[in-house]
Amino acid sequence: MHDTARPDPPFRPPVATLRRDGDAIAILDQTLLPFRGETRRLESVGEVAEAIRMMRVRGAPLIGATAAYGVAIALAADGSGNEVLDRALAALGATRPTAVNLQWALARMERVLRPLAPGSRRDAAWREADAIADDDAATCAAIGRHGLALLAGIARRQGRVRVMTHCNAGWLATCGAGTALAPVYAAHVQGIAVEVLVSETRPRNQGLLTEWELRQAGVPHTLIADNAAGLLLARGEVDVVITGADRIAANGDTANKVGTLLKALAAREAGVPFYVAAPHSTLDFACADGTRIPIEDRDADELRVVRGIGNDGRVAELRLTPHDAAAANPAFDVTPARLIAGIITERGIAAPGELHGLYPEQAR
Ligand SMILES: CSC[C@@H](O)[C@@H](O)C(=O)COP(=O)(O)O
Repeated sequence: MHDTARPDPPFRPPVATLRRDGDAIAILDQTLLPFRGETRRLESVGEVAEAIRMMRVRGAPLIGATAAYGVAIALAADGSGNEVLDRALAALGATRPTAVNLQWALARMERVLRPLAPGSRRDAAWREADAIADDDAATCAAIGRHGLALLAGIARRQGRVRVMTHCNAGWLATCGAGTALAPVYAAHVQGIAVEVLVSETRPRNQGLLTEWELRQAGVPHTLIADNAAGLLLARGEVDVVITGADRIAANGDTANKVGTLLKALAAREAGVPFYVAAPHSTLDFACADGTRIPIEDRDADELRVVRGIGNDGRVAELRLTPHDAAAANPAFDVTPARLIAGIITERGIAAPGELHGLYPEQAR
């Protein structure tokens, strides 16, 4: 049953998170999930920037791929001169600060497009954006294979594996099978008894997206309140914690959705290994350590107001506090490298301080 050498059946998300649609893109609007799965067509760079800022598309790798298409849309709509290119790169680059995949994708687009004559930029932009999306899908599959070996090892010893995760780092966050969830899907397909503890991830509740994904895939899972994680880890009800990442500094310090650090601390106290799963586009070797990672502060109304579905089946908002209740909403935190057992990448699993060895070309 635990045959990690068996080739993966191709992972097919039930719906595309992102696809080209003529000179536009179609995204799955994640602000309506898990209640409604609606596609939204984005036809201008302004609409793409809005979709990223408002988290209609979200998750570090998916944000990067979407921004790349945003550049292609700008060049198709407004002409391919330097001014249009500069404006598109600036508008998209200003949408969200923490996930480095956004800057990585824009830099890759610029590297390819800048040297070209304006007349040949348009097609090249679509080709490069497609390549970024395709590479991300392949990268997710490889992360899945490497993480599978880890989960299979645990399951061989004890017959099953209980994974805790935070936020959403599944197919909704990428163009493929996901990062943290890719090993889970790979294990499930191989018949390994894998169960996932899913923390709801206040305030934007991305854990509910994870719950929705896992339910669709038939992977056994349990939703928990964020604050229950420490208890479950201390009680020995978790074998391994795996989260995604939004930026990994040169020393291995890792930014991820706020609440990740508390899980890493509780995991260390309980003796449970804490892993991060991430592609090369999340590595930022130019950033020496976690103190240099910009942390996004989002609108405090994300705490004051909850979204849900009313009895009439409509998405509804419910105010939890008076509108002027003092609130702060840092959206990410940084887990120090010393709390991380390993980083699961598409090239293998490395200790956080040893990523340079796996990615020498990025370390230069
Ligand atoms: C696969 S991206 C890393 C995730 O774990 C995560 O932090 C994330 O989904 C990013 O958050 P979001 O703010 O929803 O874009």
